[in-house]
Amino acid sequence: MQKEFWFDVWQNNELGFDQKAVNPLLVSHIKSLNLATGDTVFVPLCGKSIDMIWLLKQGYKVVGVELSEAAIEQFFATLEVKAEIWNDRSFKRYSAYNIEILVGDYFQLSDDIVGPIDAIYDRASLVALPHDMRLAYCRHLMEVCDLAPQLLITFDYDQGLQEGPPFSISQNEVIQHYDAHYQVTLLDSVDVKGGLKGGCQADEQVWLLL
Ligand SMILES: C[S@@+](CC[C@H](N)C(=O)[O-])C[C@H]1O[C@@H](n2cnc3c(N)ncnc32)[C@H](O)[C@@H]1O
Repeated sequence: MQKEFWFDVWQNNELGFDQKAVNPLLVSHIKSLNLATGDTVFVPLCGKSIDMIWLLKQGYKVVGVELSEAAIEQFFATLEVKAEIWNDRSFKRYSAYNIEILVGDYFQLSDDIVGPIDAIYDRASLVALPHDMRLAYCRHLMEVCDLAPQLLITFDYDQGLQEGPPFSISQNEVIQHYDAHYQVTLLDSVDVKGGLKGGCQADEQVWLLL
C-alpha cells in the first residue's frame, strides 16, 4: 500500500475502518498489559482512532504516528484540544497535554523521535498493510519501541473471498513476526458482527505480546 493510497482514503473520506465506539477488545484486555497511570502507549498508524481518547481517559500518555495530517486535524477537533505544532526532523509533531502525534511516515521513525514507550496498541495497523510490508513493519515496531509489550488486534478470514485492507493475518503469521522476541498469546477471538465490510465472515482476534 503506497502512501498515495492512504492520502486518497482520507481525502475521499473512505473511512470504513474508523470506529464510532471504543474497541471492546481494548477495553476488555488492556489490563493484560499491566500498565500504571502515566505510562505511555504507542499507537502506530493511528488515524483519528477514538481508542486514543479512551486511553487518555484511563490516565495513560499516548504517542501516535500517522501519515495524514487531515486525520490528525480531525482527531484534535474531536478531542476539542488545540495542539502545539512544530517540525521535528521529517515529522510534524502535534502535541497537547498527554498526547503527541507524529505526522509523517512510520518507516522514518527512530526510537529517539518516539521516546520511551511502555506498551504498544496495534488496531487496524498491521492489518492495513500488504504482506510484503508487514515484515518490515513488525521489525521496525520492535526496534523503535524496544520490544515494549503489545496488544495487537487482527482479523482472520478467507483472503480468497475478499481483498484487503484490512488483510487477513493467520495465527501462523503472528507467530512468525513476533514469536522469536515475545511470548505470544491469543487472548480472545470474536466473530465480526455482520461480517467484514458487510459480508465476509471474519474473526477479530486480540493478541498479547509480552
Ligand atoms: C486502516 S487505518 C487504521 C487507523 C487506526 N489504527 C484505527 O484504528 O482507526 C490505517 C492508517 O495508517 C495510516 N498509514 C498508512 N501507512 C502509513 C505510514 N507509512 N506511516 C504512517 N501512517 C500510515 C493511514 O493513513 C491510515 O490512517
